[in-house]
Amino acid sequence: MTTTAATFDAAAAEASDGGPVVVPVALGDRSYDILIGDGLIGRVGALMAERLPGARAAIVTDANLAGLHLDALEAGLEAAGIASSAIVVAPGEASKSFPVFERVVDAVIGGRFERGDAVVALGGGVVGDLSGFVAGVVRRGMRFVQIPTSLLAQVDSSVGGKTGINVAHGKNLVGVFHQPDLVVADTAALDTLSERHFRAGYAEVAKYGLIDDAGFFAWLEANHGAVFAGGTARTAAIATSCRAKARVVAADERETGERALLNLGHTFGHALEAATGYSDRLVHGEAIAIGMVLAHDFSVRMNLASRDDADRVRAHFSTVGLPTRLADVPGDLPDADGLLKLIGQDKKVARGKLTFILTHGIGQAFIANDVPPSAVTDFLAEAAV
Ligand SMILES: NC(=O)c1ccc[n+]([C@@H]2O[C@H](COP(=O)([O-])OP(=O)(O)OC[C@H]3O[C@@H](n4cnc5c(N)ncnc54)[C@H](O)[C@@H]3O)[C@@H](O)[C@H]2O)c1
Ligand SMILES: O=C(O)C(=O)C[C@@H](O)[C@H](O)[C@H](O)COP(=O)(O)O
Ligand SMILES: [Zn+2]
Repeated sequence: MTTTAATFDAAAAEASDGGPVVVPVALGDRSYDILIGDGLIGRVGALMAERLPGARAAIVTDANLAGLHLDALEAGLEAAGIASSAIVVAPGEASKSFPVFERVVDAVIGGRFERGDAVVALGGGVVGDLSGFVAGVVRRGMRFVQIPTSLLAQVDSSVGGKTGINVAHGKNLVGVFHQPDLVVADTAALDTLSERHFRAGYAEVAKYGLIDDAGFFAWLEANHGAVFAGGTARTAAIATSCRAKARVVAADERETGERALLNLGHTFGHALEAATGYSDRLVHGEAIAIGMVLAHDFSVRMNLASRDDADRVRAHFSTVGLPTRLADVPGDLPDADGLLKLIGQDKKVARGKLTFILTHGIGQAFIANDVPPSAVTDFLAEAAV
C-alpha cells in the first residue's frame, strides 16, 4: 500500500505488545514469518523447535559473526535440544563464489545433514545468499532458516528466496529461488555492525520509498538520524521495509512481473559491483545507492521525471554519507561501453533487450522494457564526467 507523507505512521509499524514484530510472507504452503525484535538470536533454538521439530542445524556464518553472535545462537540451539555444527566462511562479497560454495556444500553433506535438517544462515546478505543456495540444492532442497545480522539482510536479502553466487560475468548469475522457513531479525545485532555497512543497508531501506511509497521516503528524509541511532525508529524502518518486500514477493515470487521493481538501481549497481571485482571498493548497498541516483538521473534525461525529484534523491543519499556518483567509486571504472557490456548480462534482459527500472518521480518507479543501448551509453558517458 502506498502511503503519503501525512499518513505514514512509524508507530503503527511497531509491535504494540513489546514482543517481536511479525511480518508474514504469504506463499501458500511455503508461507513463513519474519520476526523482528531485540535479542532474538538466543531464541532461535526455541523457534526452530516449534517450526521444524527434529531438524538439526548446519550453521553457516562468517568469521566476523562467529566472533560476535555465534555463541548466543549455539547456546539457544543447545537449550532447545537441537544438534548443530558451524561452517565459517571469510567475510565479504568474495565468499559468494564457486570455491566457497563447494566448500560449504561439502561440509553440509560431510556432516551428514539430511534433507529435513536446516541450513541456518547467521550473517549478512553474503552468508544468506550463499547458504540459501546450498540449502536449495543439497539433497535437492533442505530446510532453511535466515538470521540476518546486517541492516541490508534484515530489510531485504533474508526475505523472498533469491539465493546465489557471483561469477566474473555478473552478479548473482548462478542460483535458485529457495524460500526460508523462518526469518529471525535480531535488531540488537545491528549494534555491532559498522557504520559503513549500516549506511549501505540504508540504501535498500530508502529503495522501498523510492519504488512506491513517497510518504516513507519523506519520513526517512526527516527521521534518518533516529533510524541510524537505533530504537523504535529503526525497528519501524525495518518492519516497513519487510512489509513492502513481503507484499511484492507474495504477489510475484519468481519475478515474472512486478518483483522486478525491487531491482531499482540494480541494473547500474550490479554492473559497478562486477566492474570493481566484488570487492570492498564498493559494497552492494553503495553500488545500489549510486545505481538509484543514476536511475533517477536517467529518467530525467528520458523526460520521464523531474530534475527536482532526482536532486532530492541525490541530496538525501549524500546527507547520510552514501556515494551518489560514478566518480565516488575509488579507482578506475570501465568506460560507458564497458559498463554496457556488463549491463547486457543482467537477468532482466529479455530477448536481447535491456530492461531498466525507471521512474516518474519519487515513489513512482516502473519497469521499462526495450531501453535503447545507445541511450544508456550516452547517459553513462555523461555521468562519468
Ligand atoms: N537475496 C536477496 O534478495 C538480496 C537482496 C539484497 C542484497 N543481496 C545481497 O546481499 C549481499 C550484501 O549483504 P550485506 O550488505 O549484508 O553484506 P555482508 O554479508 O558482506 O555483510 C557486511 C559486513 O558486515 C559484517 N556483519 C554483518 N552483520 C554484522 C553484525 N551484526 N555485526 C558486525 N558485523 C556484521 C559482515 O561480516 C560483513 O563484513 C550482496 O551479495 C547482495 O547481492 C541479496
Ligand atoms: O528480492 C529481489 O527481487 C531484489 O531484487 C532485491 C535486491 O535488493 C537484491 O539485490 C537481489 O539480490 C537482486 O536480485 P537479482 O535478481 O538482480 O540478482
Ligand atoms: Zn539489492
